[in-house]
Amino acid sequence: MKIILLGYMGSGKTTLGKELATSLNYNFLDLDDYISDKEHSSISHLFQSKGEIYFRRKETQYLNEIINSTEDVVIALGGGTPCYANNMESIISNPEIKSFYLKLSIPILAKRLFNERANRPLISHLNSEEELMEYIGKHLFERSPYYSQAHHIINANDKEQQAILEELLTHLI
Ligand SMILES: Nc1ncnc2c1ncn2[C@@H]1O[C@H](COP(=O)(O)OP(=O)(O)O)[C@@H](O)[C@H]1O
Ligand SMILES: O=C(O)C1=C[C@@H](OP(=O)(O)O)[C@@H](O)[C@H](O)C1
Ligand SMILES: [Mg+2]
Repeated sequence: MKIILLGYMGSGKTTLGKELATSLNYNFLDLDDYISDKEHSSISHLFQSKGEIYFRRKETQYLNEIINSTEDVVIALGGGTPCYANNMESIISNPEIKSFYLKLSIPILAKRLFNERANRPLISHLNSEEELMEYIGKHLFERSPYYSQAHHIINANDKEQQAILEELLTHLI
């Protein structure tokens, strides 16, 4: 089985994905790290040097490479992965995949992301938490129709990692 965590930047996909994989004794793959390894570049540098369109093309290519492999794995997507090409369709139409949307409110995402925006090229130029909140509001509105197609929607607002982990596990065992 493959388990996919998706959701906006800062929703905890990478952090929680590692924990979930450990609990299940599965391998863990972070799609951004996979892209960085294959492309020999940080995500920020890739956006800068080759542009977002190139990044999105590679993101789809490597997502398909991973989901067409046979191993049991937990995969943390990038925030934009479900919203480009036919990525969400590839995820929900694959009977071997269970997907989870980690859903958080705009203010919580903004608070979390403000100090971590430097290595997230889409938001690194925003100068205040208010600006970030406005950006996330619009962006999340565009992305929600994709995220909401996940097999399960997990309300992750104000929940400790352990509580979210336990909730994910109830859907898996
Ligand atoms: N349940 C949680 N409660 C509070 N902070 C969290 C939680 N899960 C993750 N974080 C923090 O939020 C930030 C973003 O997490 P990350 O896993 O990188 O998100 P994503 O991969 O979805 O962008 C990190 O600083 C992480 O430690
Ligand atoms: O939302 C997005 O479009 C992006 C999210 C990032 O991943 P995280 O969601 O893990 O920050 C990374 O893929 C890239 O910076 C673009
Ligand atoms: Mg991540």
